[in-house]
Amino acid sequence: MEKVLDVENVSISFIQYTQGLNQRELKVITDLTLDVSEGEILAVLGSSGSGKSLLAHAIFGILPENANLNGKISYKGKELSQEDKEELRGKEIALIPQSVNFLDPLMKISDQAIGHIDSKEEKAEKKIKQREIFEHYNLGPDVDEMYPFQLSGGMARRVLVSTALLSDPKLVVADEPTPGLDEKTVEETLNHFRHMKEDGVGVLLITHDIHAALEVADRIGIFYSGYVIEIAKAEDFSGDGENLLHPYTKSLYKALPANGFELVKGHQPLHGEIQEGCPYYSRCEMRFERCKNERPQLRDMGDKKIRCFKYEEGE
Ligand SMILES: Nc1ncnc2c1ncn2[C@@H]1O[C@H](COP(=O)(O)OP(=O)(O)OP(=O)(O)O)[C@@H](O)[C@H]1O
Ligand code: NI
Repeated sequence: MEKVLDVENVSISFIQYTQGLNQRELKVITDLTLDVSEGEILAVLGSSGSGKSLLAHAIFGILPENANLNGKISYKGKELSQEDKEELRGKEIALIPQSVNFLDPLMKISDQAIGHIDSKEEKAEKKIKQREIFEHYNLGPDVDEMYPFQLSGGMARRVLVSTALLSDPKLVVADEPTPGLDEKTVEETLNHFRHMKEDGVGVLLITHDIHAALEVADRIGIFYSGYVIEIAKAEDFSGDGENLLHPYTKSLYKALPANGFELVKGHQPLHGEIQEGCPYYSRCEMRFERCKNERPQLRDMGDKKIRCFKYEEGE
């Protein structure tokens, strides 16, 4: 299967001005590596404020002005420049944004889904397609004429999903698509992703909902303190979790209600708090001397990835 997204060693940081002219770098994402293939759902699981939306925005070239982006983002093997991102977005690469605020409040739903098209014939064709997809997502013709404020939460999510699919994307990045939705709407939303996968679309599902991730994803990337610490297979989250590698991933799994809420003590270091060493050092039960001062790299282990010295040869 061809890779539709390759994120290699991406870091995102902000310059913060402290007292006077003093500045410091706030690193939100460090050295992030992941990939998504055609017909695959990769979930990225991270807590609130961990940089999930920034990752999505980096892929689309819509980071805030004051953000520094380093590393490489490729689509189908070709590294994307800012111009490439602008060219591809809303076409081969589609974003399902976290917030309904991405919709233009002053524009009718159908008009913004279709976007600006000069040619009359093309516009008419697109309109037919828009109606088909909207219909498929249970959005009747009356919705076309509505403004965003008239939509219910569930309808708004469906508008965002159908608008993303209108351009036949090969890669869909969904930023936190399920929070605040009732169970039925969550299930519906997850089904949309299953259908995209069947159609060969690669999906990057960004979420803090581990249940949603486990229900649809093929692989799951775990964020900790701005680092990806493991990319596991969804099926590894089963049994005693014995196939999970990183101690943090194991503890996350154990904390699932079905496994009796065994939470790990401590907190995730905030951005920029970790000076050196492993970001999980202070909480880790398996740590050894080396972990204190040296930072493990994300390494391939079969078809998984792990950032932990325990899994390095000779340890
Ligand atoms: N324009 C900005 N200037 C400075 N710092 C920023 C800016 N935008 C984001 N940040 C920092 O980046 C962090 C991550 O933001 P982001 O929105 O990506 O988090 P998230 O994982 O999507 O959170 P949530 O789960 O709440 O959506 C924020 O906590 C904030 O500290
Ligand atoms: Ni977010």
